This record gives sequence, C-alpha cells and structure tokens, in this order.
Amino acid sequence: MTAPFPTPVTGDDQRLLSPDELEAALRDIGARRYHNLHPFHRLLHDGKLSKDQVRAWALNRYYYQAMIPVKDAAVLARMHDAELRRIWRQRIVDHDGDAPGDGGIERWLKLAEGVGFRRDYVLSTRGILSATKFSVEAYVHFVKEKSLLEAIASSLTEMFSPTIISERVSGMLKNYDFITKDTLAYFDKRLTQAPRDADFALDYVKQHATTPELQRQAMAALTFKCNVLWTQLDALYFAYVAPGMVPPDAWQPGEGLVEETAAATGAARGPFVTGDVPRLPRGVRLRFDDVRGKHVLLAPERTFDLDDNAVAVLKLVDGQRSVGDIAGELAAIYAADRSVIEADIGVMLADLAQKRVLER
Ligand SMILES: O=C(O)c1cc(C(=O)O)c2c(n1)C(=O)C(=O)c1cc(C(=O)O)[nH]c1-2
Repeated sequence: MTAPFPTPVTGDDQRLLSPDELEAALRDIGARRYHNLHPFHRLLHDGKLSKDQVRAWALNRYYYQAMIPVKDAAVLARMHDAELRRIWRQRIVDHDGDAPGDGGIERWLKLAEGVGFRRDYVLSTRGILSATKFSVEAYVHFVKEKSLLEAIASSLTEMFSPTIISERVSGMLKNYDFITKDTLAYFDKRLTQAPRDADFALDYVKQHATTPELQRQAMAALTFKCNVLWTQLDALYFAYVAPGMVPPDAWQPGEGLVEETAAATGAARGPFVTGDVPRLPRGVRLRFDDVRGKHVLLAPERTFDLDDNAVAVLKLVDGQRSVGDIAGELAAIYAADRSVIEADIGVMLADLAQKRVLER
C-alpha cells in the first residue's frame, strides 16, 4: 500500500550530521516555517483583530487542543518500551487532567468561554472550519502511519512555542480589553510543559536519527508539522480576515455565545428608555458608503443598511447623549412629539442591540 504521507526523496549525497548539526538544522526549519511568522498571529498578538476574529481563533484552536491527546495516545500505542511510554503518557495527563475540571483541554474551554462562547457549542465542534479539522486530523494520521522517530520528531514544533506563547499572552493582555489573565491561564502551564516535552523529543531524535536517511525523515516530519500549524491559520485568515469567506457550515459571529453577551450589551433588556445611553461597540462605525450612496453601519465582517430615521438617530449616538437627549434634539429638528419619537427610537435601538451593533 502506498503510504499516504510519502517522505520526500533527496539525493544520496546527504552526509550524516552530528547531533548538534541536526539540532541546528531542525531549529532552522522552525526559524523559517513556524506559525509565529503567520500574518494571522501577527494580527492576533498586535491587537489588530476584532473580538469576533479572536473568537474564531479560540473556537478553531479548540479542535487542535482536543485532538492532541488522541494524537499522543496514537504515539504511545506505537511505543514498545515501558520507560518511553511512562514519559510520553504525561502529555495525555497534561491535556486530559487527572480528574474532571482539570487539564489543558478544560483550560482551553475556559479560554473559549472567556471570549463569550457557550461550552456546549465549543464541545460540539460544530462551526469549526473543515480545513482546521482536516489539518489536525492529518497530524493524527501522520503519527499513526509514519515511523516512531518521525512521530516524535513531528512534535518538535514545541521547541519554538515558549517564545510565541510569551509574545501572545503579553500582546493579547495589552491590546484587548476583553482578555484577562484568567482567560489565558491555559498558557501558564505550557511554559513549563512545552520545554520539558521538547527537550525529551529533541534528545530522542538526536539519539535515534543515526543515518542521513533517518535525519532527513526527522526534518521532513518537523516541516510537515509546521505546515499543520500554518494551514490552520491560513484557514482562519481566509474565512475571518480576508477575503472573509466563511464556509456555509462554519461559525458565524453571534453563534454559540452565552446569553450574557446579549445581556451585557443591553440587547436582552427590551426597548431603550429615556435614561439609557446608547453607544456603538468597539469595531462598529457609522460610515457613508459612496457606492450605495447612503449611510451604513460597518461591523467586523458585516455591513448593515440603514433607513433615514436610523441614520438620523445614529448620528446623535456618541456614548454621551441619553435616549431622552436624542429624542429631544430630533423633536426640535422635525417639530414632532418627543414622547412618540422616544418610543420609536427605543425600539429601533433595541433592534440594533439585538444585532450586536449597539450597546447601552
Ligand atoms: O500556542 C502555540 O503556539 C502552541 C504550539 C504548539 C506546537 O508548536 O505544536 C503546541 C501548543 N501550543 C500546545 O499548547 C500544545 O499543547 C501542543 C502539543 C503539541 C504537539 O505537537 O504534541 N504542540 C503543541
């Protein structure tokens, strides 16, 4: 049977590298191909993404987290040496925990909940991009089908993760007001787990890749794994940044979120009343669209058409004026009954809040 992951062939002239040369060659692969270089990560860490784009990242990455122990169980199943299994099984414990409510998967769920998702929605994996699933599953198949050396070498991306994790945590805490230290608690433990795991895997690969061919296989495995990580970010970028083509069955902003989101933005509280102060949420703007020749509300990945009444009201929404103030100004402009206007705009603003383009 043809292996689904044939190892690329090179010339026979490749010489045997010393263990340190091999390590340098592996590090060089990371320096050129690790996912810290991907534009999506740059946007994420620099605070350039909307809350919904950060949500898309958290949701999709859950699939990777959930499958890592499945991958490690597949690696474990190939190990004939009890000593090796004793070390490797710690990875499964790290992700699954020793008891319910413990472990890395649980901490990732907390991260997803921290950005607004319902736990059951995340657990269902509905809405996760197919490309994410394909990529993660390719990793699981790879470790099942290739040699143990290649399976272990493919985990070596973790050599490079502590740097990106530190950069991510500090960048996200600094740049997003909806991210807290608690939300990112997942990464605390990784800062010690990843170097421990990577050191072990690197020693193993340096000891066991004893021919030019085995060394080439180890490098190809690491390259493959860099591509597993890279393609997940390609998929996120394509669907949620540019061109912003969300596949029909994938997560759409607003889906799978806890009710509090609606409550926090005031959407669940019915019509806006006199003392409510409406404001546009971060990332939402009133803009004149030259092509359509009218005003629209621009939200991340969405544009809302507005009728003339909505435009007149939204021009007065500045986070300072109350509904009563706005009704008063419009009543003066249009010489109309203030209480009638106030009731109308209370309903209209509540409708926009329901669509998450307005808050109180
Ligand atoms: O945050 C990151 O950028 C990042 C990268 C990687 C990686 O390089 O594969 C892992 C993780 N995180 C991680 O949290 C994790 O549990 C993990 C397991 C593995 C693996 O290949 O077995 N990689 C990674």
